Amino acid sequence: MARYELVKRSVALITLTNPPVNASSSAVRHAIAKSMKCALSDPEVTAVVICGENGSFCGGADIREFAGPLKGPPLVPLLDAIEAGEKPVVAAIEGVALGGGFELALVCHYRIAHSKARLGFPEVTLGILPAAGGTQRLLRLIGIPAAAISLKLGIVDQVTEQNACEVAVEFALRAVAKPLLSRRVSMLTTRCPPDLDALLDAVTMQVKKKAPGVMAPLACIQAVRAAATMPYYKGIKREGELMATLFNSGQAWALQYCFFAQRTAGKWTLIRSAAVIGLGTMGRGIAVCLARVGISVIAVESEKKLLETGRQMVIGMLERDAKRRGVSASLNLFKFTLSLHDLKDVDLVIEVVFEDMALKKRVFQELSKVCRPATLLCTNTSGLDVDALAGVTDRPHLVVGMHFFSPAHVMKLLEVVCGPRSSSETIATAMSLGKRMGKVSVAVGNCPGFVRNRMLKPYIDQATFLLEEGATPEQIDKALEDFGFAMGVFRMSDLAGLDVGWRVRKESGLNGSDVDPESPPRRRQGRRYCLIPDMVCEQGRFGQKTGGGWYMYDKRGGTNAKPDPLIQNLLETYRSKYGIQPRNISNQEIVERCLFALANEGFGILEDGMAARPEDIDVIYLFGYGFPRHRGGPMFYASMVGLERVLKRLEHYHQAHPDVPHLKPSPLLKTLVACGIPPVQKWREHIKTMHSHL
Ligand SMILES: CCCCCCCCCCCCC[C@H](O)CC(=O)SCCNC(=O)CCNC(=O)[C@H](O)C(C)(C)COP(=O)(O)OP(=O)(O)OC[C@H]1O[C@@H](n2cnc3c(N)ncnc32)[C@H](O)[C@@H]1OP(=O)(O)O
Repeated sequence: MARYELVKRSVALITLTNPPVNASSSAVRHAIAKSMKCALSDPEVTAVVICGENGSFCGGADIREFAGPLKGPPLVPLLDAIEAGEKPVVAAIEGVALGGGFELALVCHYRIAHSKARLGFPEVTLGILPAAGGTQRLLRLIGIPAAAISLKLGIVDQVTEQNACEVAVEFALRAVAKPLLSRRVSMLTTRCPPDLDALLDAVTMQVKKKAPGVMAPLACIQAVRAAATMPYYKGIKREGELMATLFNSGQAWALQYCFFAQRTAGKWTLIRSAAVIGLGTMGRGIAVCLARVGISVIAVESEKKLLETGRQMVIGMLERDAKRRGVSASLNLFKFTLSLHDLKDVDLVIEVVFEDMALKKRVFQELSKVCRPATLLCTNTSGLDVDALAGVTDRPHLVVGMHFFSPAHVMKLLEVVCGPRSSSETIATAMSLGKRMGKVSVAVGNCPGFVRNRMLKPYIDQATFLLEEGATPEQIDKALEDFGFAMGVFRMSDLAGLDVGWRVRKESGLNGSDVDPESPPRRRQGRRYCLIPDMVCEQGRFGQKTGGGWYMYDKRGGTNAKPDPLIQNLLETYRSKYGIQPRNISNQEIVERCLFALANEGFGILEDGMAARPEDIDVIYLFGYGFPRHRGGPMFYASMVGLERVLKRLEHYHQAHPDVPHLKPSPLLKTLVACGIPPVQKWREHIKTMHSHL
């Protein structure tokens, strides 16, 4: 709810993190109190900057909390303590500083605001008044009456067009040695006009005429009078008394109801209830995502034991999630069942069973029979044909892919997979549901692996070919981590689990009993194939969850990856079995082969019309694979390297490995180079085929 970090060695940066507007909920107040305590007691810290995440300082008190018993640290003493502190505190204001957010800014010793920031007290529109010292401090700062813009009034100390937080940090460093007394707004005296009574009487008359019977503006005028005529400690007491009268009034309840009603009315909610079939890791995460936004969920499993395990896990996740967000767990939204017949009335179903087409088809056939005709049927398949599933239902236009990424309640990406028969309304509903769940939703076409996994294949293939040729998992991972990935390809695969890919390879005839016995060694379906990943899985090594994969871990579920002599041994045996002479491989070759193959597939995806634009692919990789943000995503990275160079290197590598089609430069890449290398934003203009929905 607030992040605490030390910047420039001596400035404590406190960032409020309560989306969407960083309202000061009880959890946020608690986090501010804790962070301030840290900052004031740490001798390294000489100044403090308070800012808000995602371009919004603070939208005020959390209005939703007004409906229940008040919890958490009260705002007034918290703010008084910030003002009284002996280290300079600077507010870095971007977006909004409203109500309690503005009051927080007013207790800071300095205020830096972005030129587009909005500061103010909208409390009267909620039937209350600024009751954390706002009425008392603002008037001490700007006097009565006041008009004109913030800087002229002296509300803010600096207006900036730059990042307000960075400017505030520099400002804070300069403020360190300066005296704080005159910066404590509550210590100032309110500048009053000589005819204060007449002025306030006139305003009262105006208010009564304009808003007859409305209490809050009149209470505000009384608070202004207190600020003008009383010392701060008496003024704040008066402000509190006025608030106490307003707070529980019918007017305040009505106005706050209107605030939320207005926002609720703007929401076109198609999905009120949903079902999740399969309570494995993915299913549980998806169920939590749905409940988190108030959708009631029927969770289905095939066996009693699995259902009970799933139920306990979901409840645990919901409770932890609710605790973290300072809300109560929405357990009442859940029903757990073994019967698909319980799904007859739901608005949407998300199937999350094993990645097995025959099983999924059986589920979709059954859903067609039990669900009402308007129910949307979604699959979380990570790459199977969505249209093949649509084909076994009585409503192919209502079938769509909703491809979440593990862990689903954490990962931001959602691929909405548009089958050729999915209707626009179905796709729009899935996209808007994704947005409602806080996901970054990207519409993609229905091709094997969709976008993320289709691109991942050449990336992982290159990594495994490099293993064959002489590299080790740790060398490849290190090169990719040095490039900027938080985890290299093998550590990432161990985290995700190796068995899913193994099952997909079996399903597509690359491994197992369907393999053509005539295929030459290390070749499948006419191209190079590395058997090492299958051999690792055959030993029951599925990654972190089994305590071993490409690395060894101290226990099942362990995260501390150590190089495993068993894997080294396997690699050596493999190379000697197939007569491969290992060679030294440079980090440059690792990065180029993995990342250029990745981008090359991206060009192929664009060309096939399976993604609408390169930006979509980059967003998928930023949010769905942890591509280093400072590299911009695989397509942007290719453009930064220079498409001509990418093309040349791919040609070089393809010449060296002609049995690897993924290294053959895509025609779109060649076209873009031939037509003068347009910027990423213009690539779309050179694509001939476009999926009708993208
Ligand atoms: C005996 C009894 C004693 C009683 C004493 C009681 C003492 C109580 C404590 C006193 C302390 C007082 C502190 C303070 O003075 C009081 C306040 O701060 S009241 C809040 C003041 N702030 C506001 O009024 C701002 C309201 N919000 C807005 O105007 C707009 O939302 C915005 C911030 C300008 C953003 O606008 P948009 O970008 O258009 O977005 P939306 O309006 O759609 O909002 C997005 C989303 O955010 C939710 N939201 C916004 N503000 C708040 C908020 N302050 N609290 C909770 N939620 C907020 C909004 O509802 C939307 O969510 P959705 O409804 O869509 O889920």
